[in-house]
Amino acid sequence: MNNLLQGINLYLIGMMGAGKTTIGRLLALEMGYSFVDTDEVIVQAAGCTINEIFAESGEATFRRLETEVLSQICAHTRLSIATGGGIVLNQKNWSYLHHGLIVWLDAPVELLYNRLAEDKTRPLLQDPDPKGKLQSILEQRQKLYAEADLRIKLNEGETPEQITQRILEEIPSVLKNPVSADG
Ligand SMILES: Nc1ncnc2c1ncn2[C@@H]1O[C@H](COP(=O)(O)OP(=O)(O)O)[C@@H](O)[C@H]1O
Ligand SMILES: O=C(O)C1=C[C@@H](OP(=O)(O)O)[C@@H](O)[C@H](O)C1
Ligand SMILES: [Mg+2]
Repeated sequence: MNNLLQGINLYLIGMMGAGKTTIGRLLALEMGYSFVDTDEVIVQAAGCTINEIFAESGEATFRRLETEVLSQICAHTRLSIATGGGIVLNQKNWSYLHHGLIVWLDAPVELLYNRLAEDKTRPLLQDPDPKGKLQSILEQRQKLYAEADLRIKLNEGETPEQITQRILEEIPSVLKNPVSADG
């Protein structure tokens, strides 16, 4: 699997709770890539949590940090990158994402809600109606996520390992210059 993408970065996009962080880490292991999570880099750089950034500086500041972090990450190669769910909102981010292969983890709202109902780390979901909020965010972003190179539809009950294998199997079908079996 080490030569699957010939060094180009893999970017995971999709809604909160779709599993970008979980699957991104597994994909890195399988491909012999390093793993980077844009949210983790932001938290390290800012020295505070995402909740604190949203509460103290606002979403616009978070989005600026996100773009700055992405611009630095994309200068590197051999990375599996888990993005934050809102990375697709800023048009400028797409110029960075398109340096690599973009994979959309496409999960239904019900599945996202089941995973995140008790979660306190996503400021956008600290809402009296988190399921309704997920639905409206997905409606806003659906067309943007659909700009990905590869769409992976997720089903309830599929393990991270199974999803990772499915992504690895589907990647060759969207590569412009696929690597041949012997090299
Ligand atoms: N395939 C899966 N099956 C069950 N739980 C999962 C799966 N993928 C992720 N999770 C869980 O769902 C939650 C959100 O996953 P995470 O990787 O943080 O998503 P994202 O980075 O897209 O927001 C975590 O608690 C994670 O352990
Ligand atoms: O969808 C969003 O706007 C966000 C998703 C989060 O990341 P995950 O998608 O990894 O949960 C994080 O970047 C922030 O809370 C905003
Ligand atoms: Mg994440």
